[in-house]
Amino acid sequence: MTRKPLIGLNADFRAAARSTPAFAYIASGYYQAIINAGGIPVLVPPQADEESVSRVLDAVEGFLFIGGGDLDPRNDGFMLHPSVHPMDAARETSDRMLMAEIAERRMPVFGIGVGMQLINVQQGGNLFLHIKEDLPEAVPHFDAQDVNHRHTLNVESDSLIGRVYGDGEIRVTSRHHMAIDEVAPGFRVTARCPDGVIEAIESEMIDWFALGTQFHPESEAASALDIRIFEEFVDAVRDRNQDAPAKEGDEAYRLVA
Ligand SMILES: N[C@@H](CCC(=O)NCCCC(=O)O)C(=O)O
Repeated sequence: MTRKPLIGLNADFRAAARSTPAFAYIASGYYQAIINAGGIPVLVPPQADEESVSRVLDAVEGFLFIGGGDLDPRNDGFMLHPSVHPMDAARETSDRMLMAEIAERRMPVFGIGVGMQLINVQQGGNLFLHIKEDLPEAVPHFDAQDVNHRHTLNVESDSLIGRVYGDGEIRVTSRHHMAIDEVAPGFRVTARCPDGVIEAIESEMIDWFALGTQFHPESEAASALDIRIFEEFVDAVRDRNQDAPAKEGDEAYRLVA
C-alpha cells in the first residue's frame, strides 16, 4: 500500500468580535483535495514563534498555503493601498515564518491564491496591489456575486501546469484583485490569463518542488484536470520522502515489524 504523506495546511484566522470568539478556519476544498490526491492533511493554525514553526514542519512532509485576504504590502516595504484589506496579522506573521522555514528546508510547497503571492514575495518578488489600477486592460479576475468566477488560461507546455492541462481551452476559477508583478528569482511563470496576468509559477531549482497557482484548483467548480495538480504535488512530496525511515504506525513499519 502506497504510504500517504503528511501535508500541512495553514488556516485563515478571524479575530474575536462582539458576539463571536476568534476563529481559525479553512475551506474544505483545500484539505479534501489533499485527501483525494492520496495525502493526509494536517491543519496548522497560526503559530506564535519560530520554534513552534520548526516543530510543526518537523512533523509534516509538504505544505499547502491556502487562499485568503491580502498580504500587507508594508511588510515588503510598500505603501498600503486603499483597495488592500490585509488579512489578520496573526495569520500573516505565521505564514511568513512558515514560508521562510519551508524555503530553508526546500520542503515541497504549493501556494494557492494569496498562498502563491506569499511564496513570491517571501522569495524576493513583488505584487501589483490592485489589478484594476495597475492593469486596467485586464479582464475581471474577481466577481463578488460569483464565487466560481472563471476565466481562460494560457499555459507553458514544458511545465507541470502544461503537463496537467495539455492543449485546448482551459478555464479556471479566479478570485483575486492583486497579482504577481516581478517573479521571485529562481521561479518562472508557467501560466497566464490571456490579458497577461500571471496565474501560475514554479521553481526552477532542481532541489525544490515549489508551485503556485493564482487560480483555485480546489474550488467547487474544479475540473478533473485541476485535481491532477494536487496529485502532482502529493506525488512530489511522497517521492521526496520515500527514503524516509518508516515511523511507528506507518504501513511499512508494521509490515517489517
Ligand atoms: N489577496 C489576494 C487574495 C487571493 C485569494 O487567495 N483569493 C481567495 C479568496 C478566499 C478563498 O477562497 O480562500 C488577492 O486578492 O489577490
